[in-house]
Amino acid sequence: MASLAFSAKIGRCISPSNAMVSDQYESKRKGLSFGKGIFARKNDPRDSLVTKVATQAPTVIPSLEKELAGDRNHVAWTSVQQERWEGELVVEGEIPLWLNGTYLRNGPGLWHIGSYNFRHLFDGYATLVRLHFENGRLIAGHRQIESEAYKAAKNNNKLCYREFSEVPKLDNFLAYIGELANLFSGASLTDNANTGVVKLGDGRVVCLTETQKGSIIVDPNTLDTLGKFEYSDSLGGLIHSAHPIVTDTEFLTLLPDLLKPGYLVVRMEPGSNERKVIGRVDCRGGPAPGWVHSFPVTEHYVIVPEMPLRYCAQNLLKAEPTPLYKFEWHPDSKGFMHVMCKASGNIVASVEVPLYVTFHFINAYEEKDEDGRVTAIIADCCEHNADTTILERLRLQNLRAFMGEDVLPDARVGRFIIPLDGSPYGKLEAALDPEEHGKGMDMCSFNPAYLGKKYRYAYACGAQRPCNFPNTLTKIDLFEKKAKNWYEEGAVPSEPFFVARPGATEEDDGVLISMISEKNGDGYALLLDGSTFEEIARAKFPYGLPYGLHGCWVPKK
Ligand SMILES: CC1=C[C@H](O/C=C(C)\C=C\C2=C(C)CCCC2(C)C)OC1=O
Ligand SMILES: CC(/C=C/C=O)=C\C=C/O
Ligand SMILES: [Fe+2]
Repeated sequence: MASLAFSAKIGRCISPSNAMVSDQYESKRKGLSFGKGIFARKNDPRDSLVTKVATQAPTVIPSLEKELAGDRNHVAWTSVQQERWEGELVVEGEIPLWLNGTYLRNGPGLWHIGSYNFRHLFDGYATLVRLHFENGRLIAGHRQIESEAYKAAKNNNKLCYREFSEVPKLDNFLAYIGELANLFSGASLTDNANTGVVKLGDGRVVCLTETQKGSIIVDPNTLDTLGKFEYSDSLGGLIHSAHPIVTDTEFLTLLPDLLKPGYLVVRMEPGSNERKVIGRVDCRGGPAPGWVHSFPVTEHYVIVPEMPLRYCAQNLLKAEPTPLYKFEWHPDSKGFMHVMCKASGNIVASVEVPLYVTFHFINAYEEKDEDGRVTAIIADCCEHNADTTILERLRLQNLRAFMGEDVLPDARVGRFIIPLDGSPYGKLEAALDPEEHGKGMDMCSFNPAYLGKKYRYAYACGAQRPCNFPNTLTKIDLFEKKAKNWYEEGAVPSEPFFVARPGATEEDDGVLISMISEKNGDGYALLLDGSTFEEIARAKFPYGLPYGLHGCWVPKK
């Protein structure tokens, strides 16, 4: 693979430390394992193909072999092969000269310990990928986040903390009792910050997951793990939304209360580690709060979703995963949307809405009448037609078993309309015909200058069917109700992330950054023009990229 050797060579030139990481990469290519524990996978059946992919030109796999293999070895669902790498990538096309800064993408990139394979996409140890753009050049790299959970797994060659679907094996009944105590104190919960990464207003870069203890500060240049982000308040609780709303002036998040079902809406200022309570929402139904993976805001309001997919304390205690993991589906408990005034903490609307399932809210805004009075809140999300099976589809064995069947459950841009006139019901409808994006929809972004404001464009992953996972990049025009899709056969693209051109006046004037895991085992960074949605540049990594979740942009100072 010419570009592989070339890129690795360039990699060595960048800084002295690269020689070490690139050499590690060379050893891996030659079939030698390095490190210990996690990386010493002598009998892993995936090794042969992974090594083949890493060492040989990307040859076409003979069709019978391919048919038998399905997507078992798709690099998107294969653990990253080395702990870290850094190097300059060769760019095809042109990176705009205004694009100066660093894109970071976090995600669960390592799904095994020794020969033990994890079950679920969300279980993997965090892999942070970096694309540093400078004057048309691109320096890339990745590094595992040194969470306690990751380090313990590496040192003990076994799972030591509770991950999304994985629970450490206990030796005896006494250990089980101890484990119950650990669970209530949060000691056994993971700090594997594998979901997202945000840049706070004060410049600190924090990787996040659903557990509060999994808030980890990293250096965006070296990807070093700098330490835990410790919340200095005494709000307590173990979990939070994995997607806070972060701007230069604030950090807003939701803390679900599992004991007295509800949510605290909290705010933290730049430079501070102390969250302050804006207000509290009591749940309207069900035994526990709905899962709040994310939530939206408008200019003046925080929108608190109460999804009928609710946290489940019993499932938390179970050793074996239940069909919905830490959650339970309670259609009888109904779905609600609450609207809290950011300034006062008062709840200005709390409406019942049709049942819904979403991981990701896109954006929200205030709808005004001709006199400028706010009449309703519009909140958009990637909505899975009130069907929870997407959680099951994200099991690694399902992701790896793709044989051409169309098994990705349908999803749409769900648009909530929440009236502010005191009526008890809100609406939920598709913002555009889901056929426009192949009835697949998740992993969304938009121009952050439009946060909480009326906006026209959303970017996300859609579906070119048949597929088992969102496999297109799609630009959604919410005014025209149209989508434009980018697709490459067999490719698994990660969330398209919008970066605006400095000085832009048009909402879609900027670029989308995505990272692509290819079916031949390779991977590349991709830039699409925000306006035309055409490719403007791509740059191949010297190794295939595992799938990753969410990213952030750290502009050049
Ligand atoms: C993505 C992604 C990662 C993430 O999950 C990670 C964990 C460890 C979540 C754990 C839990 C819940 C989901 C619910 C309640 C308890 C707790 C164990 C903290 O979720 C994602 O979506
Ligand atoms: C990958 C995903 C959700 C990720 C959560 O952070 C959903 C994919 C399919 O709809
Ligand atoms: Fe997410």
